[in-house]
Amino acid sequence: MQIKVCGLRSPENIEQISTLDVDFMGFIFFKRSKRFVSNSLNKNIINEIPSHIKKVAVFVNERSEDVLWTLKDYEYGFDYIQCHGDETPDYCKDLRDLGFGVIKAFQMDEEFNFDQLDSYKDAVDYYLFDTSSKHYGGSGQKFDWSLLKKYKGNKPFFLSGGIKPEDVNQVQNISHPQLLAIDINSGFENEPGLKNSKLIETFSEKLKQHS
Ligand SMILES: O=C(O)c1ccccc1N[C@@H]1O[C@H](COP(=O)(O)O)[C@@H](O)[C@H]1O
Repeated sequence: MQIKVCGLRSPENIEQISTLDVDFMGFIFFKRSKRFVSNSLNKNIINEIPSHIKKVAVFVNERSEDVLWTLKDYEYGFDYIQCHGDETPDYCKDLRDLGFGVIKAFQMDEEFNFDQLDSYKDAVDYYLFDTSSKHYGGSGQKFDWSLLKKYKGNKPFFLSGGIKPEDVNQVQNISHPQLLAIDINSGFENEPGLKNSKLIETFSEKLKQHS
């Protein structure tokens, strides 16, 4: 099982986390987030992250021109764009047709209709299932993971939303064939945007032991 650490900001913290066994790092470009990268992140920091760790730029309902300007500022050093709002299949497909990897987040609740994923299947690389919240992401809340049984598609997905260090055994026991990665964020922080490397190291070691 792979791990994505999302919502990093400071150069020292990014360097520290990049020494761990993690597979994706996410950076929030949503101004209303407590984890917005603002000016703390420059292109050298992104480009110095080892290439085996995939870099993900997270946006929420951003105009695609602004997404492209941001990516250009970072000399296209990101491997994936994570669309974490209400982006349409066409919006995602346009970015993918330009050559970017695309992860599309979906807000999960009891009402979620998995049939809607069909229209995204040729427009994105991965799905990401997060808990429904009015702030879009970073809610610290889990959704009912038994809903995952309803997902019968063949596109791999990230599991996200309120995952905490003590969830490691439960997460390991999810046997869904398309579960690619666990996306961790606020449950592993000393403060918003500052990740606790010890907690992530322990979680990663345990998660990867049997996978
Ligand atoms: O982290 C944020 O502040 C954020 C804001 C807006 C969109 C996405 C955001 N983060 C994503 O939300 C998931 C779930 O976070 P949490 O574990 O519930 O804190 C996270 O993995 C990010 O991909």
